[in-house]
Amino acid sequence: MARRVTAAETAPTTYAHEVRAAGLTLRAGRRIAVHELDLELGTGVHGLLGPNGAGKSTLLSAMATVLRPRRGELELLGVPAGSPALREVRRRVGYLPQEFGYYRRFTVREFVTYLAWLKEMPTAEVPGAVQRAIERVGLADRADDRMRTLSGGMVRRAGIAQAIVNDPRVVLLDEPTAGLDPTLRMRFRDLLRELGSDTCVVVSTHLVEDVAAACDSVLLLDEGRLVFRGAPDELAAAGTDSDDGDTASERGYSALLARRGSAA
Ligand SMILES: Nc1ncnc2c1ncn2[C@@H]1O[C@H](COP(=O)(O)OP(=O)(O)OP(=O)(O)O)[C@@H](O)[C@H]1O
Repeated sequence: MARRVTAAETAPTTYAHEVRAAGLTLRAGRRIAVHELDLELGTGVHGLLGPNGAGKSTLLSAMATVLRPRRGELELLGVPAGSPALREVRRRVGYLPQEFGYYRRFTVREFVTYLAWLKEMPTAEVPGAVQRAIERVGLADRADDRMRTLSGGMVRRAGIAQAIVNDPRVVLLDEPTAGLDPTLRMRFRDLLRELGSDTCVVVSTHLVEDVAAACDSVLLLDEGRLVFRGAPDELAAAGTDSDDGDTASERGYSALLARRGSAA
């Protein structure tokens, strides 16, 4: 089915990068979770890797305008964090948090529709956009089932559907493949590649192979600092046979973190 071109897509852009951070420092509770990050992200799929507690979710929540920067600059679609114009920006951002709430009695369609309304989509466009988003995540046959009857992986897919329902310019996905079976993970990689052709997609994951297969660039965070940025094949090239991992990308990931550990 042909996808409708949204007003956001045809609007003139006044920014060089969808996401820009300079000296960005973020706090999570009492901890500084992200330290002085400099980053520019444009169209494409950007994989965010890093050990537990590296600051991935904190960074994504700041990009989603949920968390305000402690210090430094963060711009989304050319609009600085803290600006009143962020309300408009939020309509053009899709966000799947690591954990999200929903009314268990809602059907999948009602859940995605509700989020489309929250994003202030034009009413006439909502039913079609909801149907397309549900189809893209492979949940069409469960669209009218209640959320409480879904498996964990299906709930995750409903979460991805709400993140993309408004054809956003920036899509932020925090561990979207957690709980997805291997077949669905491979389908999801196709969806990522499709989204990344005209959207800035940032996806956090522990599955190094998902990044190698579906991302244009890799960002590796460790203890709140960006320790590597490059193409997936550069990540793979960073490792040697003596590093931990079953694949070249996993060995590259281990090598970069080990090198940082030994330099500290
Ligand atoms: N609400 C909070 N209160 C206090 N500290 C927090 C809070 N949320 C996160 N942190 C801390 O901030 C740091 C970064 O956490 P964050 O959740 O961003 O990491 P992550 O890379 O997403 O980790 P994971 O891979 O485990 O999801 C960690 O040290 C974590 O303990």
